Amino acid sequence: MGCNCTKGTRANDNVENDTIINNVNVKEKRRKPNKTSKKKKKKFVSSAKDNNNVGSESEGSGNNNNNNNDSTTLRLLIPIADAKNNDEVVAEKKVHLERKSSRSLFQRRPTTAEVVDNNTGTLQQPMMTRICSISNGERGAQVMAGWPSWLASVAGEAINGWIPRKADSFEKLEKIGQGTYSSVYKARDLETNQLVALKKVRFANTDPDSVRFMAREIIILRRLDHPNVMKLEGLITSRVSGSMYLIFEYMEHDLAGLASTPGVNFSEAQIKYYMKQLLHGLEHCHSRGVLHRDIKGSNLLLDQSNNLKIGDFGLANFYGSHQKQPLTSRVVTLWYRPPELLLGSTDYGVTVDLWSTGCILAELFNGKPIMPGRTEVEQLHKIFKLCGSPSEEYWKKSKLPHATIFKPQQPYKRCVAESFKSLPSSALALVEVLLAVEPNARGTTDSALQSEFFTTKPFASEPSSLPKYQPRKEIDVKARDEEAKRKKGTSSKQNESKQVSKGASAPDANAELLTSIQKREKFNPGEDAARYRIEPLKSGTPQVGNTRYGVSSVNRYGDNVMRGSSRSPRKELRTQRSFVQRGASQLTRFSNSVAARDGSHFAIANPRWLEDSYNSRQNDGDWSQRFLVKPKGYTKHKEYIPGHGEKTERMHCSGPLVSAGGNLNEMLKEHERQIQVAVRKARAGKKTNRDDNG
Ligand SMILES: Nc1ncnc2c1ncn2[C@@H]1O[C@H](COP(=O)(O)OP(=O)(O)OP(=O)(O)O)[C@@H](O)[C@H]1O
Repeated sequence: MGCNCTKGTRANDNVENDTIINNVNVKEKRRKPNKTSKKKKKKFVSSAKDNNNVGSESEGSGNNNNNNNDSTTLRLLIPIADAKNNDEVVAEKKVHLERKSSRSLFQRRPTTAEVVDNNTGTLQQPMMTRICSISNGERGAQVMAGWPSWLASVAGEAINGWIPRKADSFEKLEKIGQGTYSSVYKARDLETNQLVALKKVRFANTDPDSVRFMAREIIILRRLDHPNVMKLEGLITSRVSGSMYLIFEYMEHDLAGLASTPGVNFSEAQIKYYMKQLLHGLEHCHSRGVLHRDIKGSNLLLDQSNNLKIGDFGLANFYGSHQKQPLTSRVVTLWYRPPELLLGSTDYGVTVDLWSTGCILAELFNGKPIMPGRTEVEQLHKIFKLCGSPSEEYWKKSKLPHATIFKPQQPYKRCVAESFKSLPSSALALVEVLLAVEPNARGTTDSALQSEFFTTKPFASEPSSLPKYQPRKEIDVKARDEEAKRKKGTSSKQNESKQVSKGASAPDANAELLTSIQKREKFNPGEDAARYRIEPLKSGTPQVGNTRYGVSSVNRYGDNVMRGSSRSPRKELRTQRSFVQRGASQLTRFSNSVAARDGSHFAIANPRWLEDSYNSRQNDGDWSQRFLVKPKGYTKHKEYIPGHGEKTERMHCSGPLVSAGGNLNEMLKEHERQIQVAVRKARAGKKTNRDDNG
C-alpha cells in the first residue's frame, strides 16, 4: 500500500537549485574535528540530552569556507556503493547532494568520517536498523550523508537531496510551543546567529508507519514555497538518534495568542490583511495539491513585521484526482471542523480549509471563537444552530456515514446574519459563503480573495502601518488560562466549561489523543515523556478516559468500551436508553479518535472502532487506517457496518435519531456530565505534571 504522500512530484522538485560553485570529492575533504565544533557541542548540552545523542556526533568537516558564502550551493560528489554490486567496494558512482550555504538554508555536508573508511577508502557499512536494509544507491547516499538508515529506508523522499544538521550547531533557548505531537523550542543557529524554531517531532523509529507519518509532514513542507507558508529550513537528526527536529524560521507570534492579548483589538483593515495572507497561503497549498486540515489561530504564525505564515502541516495531506483512497474524517481542530467531517465524510477537498477560514474570519471580528464545541455531537449541534442543517437533497446525495444518526427531524434554520449583525456587510457576506453547510457552496480561496471584503474600503492594512506587538503565543495563553483557573478555584469550575472567553485557546486537533502520545513516548522517551506517563489501569475499575474533549469509559482490559461493544453486546444494549445515546457514544469514540496521525492508537484504545473501520474499507490516505488490525474474533463471514458493529447486533434505524428537541438536550447533558468528570481528571493530571516539572 503506497503512501499517497510519496506520489506525485519528487520532494525536491521544488527545492531551490542554486548555482553550483564547488565540486568536492569527499575523500579529499576528510578532516579532524576542529576545536570550534567541540565548543559548539557544549552549548547544546540540553538538547543533546533529550535528543538521544543527536548532539553527540562530531561536526566532522567543521565549517567549510563555503559555509560563509551567501547564496551559494555546495555540491558534493560522494562515491556510493553500486546498487547492483552490493559489496563494500566503492563504485565510482557519484551522487550530487545540495547544500545551500546561505543564511537561509541550514543543511550541512556530511562528515567524511561518516562516509569513507579512513584506511581503505571504502565505504563504511551503513547502520542497519530493524526496519530494513539500505538496498539502493540513493538510500545509500542518504545514509552516507548522515541520515539514519531507518529514515532513508522508510522516508527517503522526505530527505532527498538534503544533509542533516547537527544539534550541536544550535543553542536551545526556551520552549515556545507544545503540540500534540511535538515540542517547539526557540533556538539560535550558531552558524548564522539567526533565531530559529526547532520542532521536535515524536515518532517511533522502529515503526515504519510512524516514520512515514512524520515524513509526510516533511515532504509536504518541502513541496510548498510561498511567503505565507512556513518554510522548512532543514532537519536535525543523526544516525544514532531516534528523534528529529524540524528547523523553521522563528516567528514571534501566532494569531491566537495575539488576538487574545488584552488590549489588542484588530481593525477591519488589519483583519483583511491577515485574512488575505491566510487565503494566499492556502491558495498556494491547494494549488500544490495539499489540504492543510488544521487551520486555526495557533497555526497561523506572525513575524515581527506582521507577515503571516501558515504553520503545522502535521495533519496536511495530498488531495486531488490522483487521490483514490478515502481520507480520514478525523482531522481539523474541533471548533474549526466542518460539518461534513463531523458527519464522517472521507471524500472531501479544499472546502474543509475554507470552513476553518470562515470560523477564523468571524472569530477575529467576534473577539472569541464562534463555535466552541466540546464534543463532536455538541460541535455539530452548534453548527446546525448557527448555519442551519443541510438540505434534503444534500443528505440524500452526500450519503455521509453518520447522516442517519445526526440528521435532525426538523431542519435547523440558518441565523448567521442575525448572529453576526455587527460585522461589516462585506465581511458578513464572506462569512456566509465560507460557513456554508454544504461544502460546494464555500467557493475557493480565489473566489474569497475576489470577494467584496477585499475589494472594498477599508483595504487591507499596509504592514508598515501595523503596531509591533510584544511576543505572545498560544502557549502563553494556555499558561494564562491555567493560572486563571487555579486562582478561580473549584467554585467556578462549572461555569468555566460553559463560557468561552476572548482568546480561549482552541483544543488541539488531536488533543484527544493522549493515549497515542503515550504510545509514542514509550518508544521514544525524552524530556517530555514524563508528562504523558501511562498509568497502569487498575484492574476491575472502570475508568474514564483522559481525553479532553471526549469521554469514554475504559474497561479492565484497558479497552475503550463503547455502548454496543462486541464484548458484551446484550448487556451494553440494555444500558442504552435510546438510539440517540448510541449515536452520542459513537461520536464520542470518534472524538477520542481524531487519530489522523497515529492510527496505532486504535489498536490499543479503540478495538471496536477498528472493527468498524477495518470493514468500512476506508483505507485512509493518511495512514491512520494502515494501522488497522483485524479485530479479535473477526471472521470474513460477519458483516460489519461502519458505525454500527456486526450485522447480527446491528440496530436498524428507521428514521432520524436525533430530534431537534428533547433528546438532543438530554444527550448533551449527559455529555456535559462526562466532560466535567474528564476535565477534573485532566486538571488533576496537569497539576501532577506541573509538580513534576517544578
Ligand atoms: N516557526 C515557529 N516559530 C515560533 N513558534 C512556533 C513555530 N512553529 C510552531 N511554533 C509554536 O509551537 C506551537 C506548536 O507547533 P505546531 O502547531 O507545529 O505543533 P503540533 O504538535 O503540530 O501542534 P498541534 O497539536 O497544536 O497541532 C505553535 O502553536 C506555535 O505557537
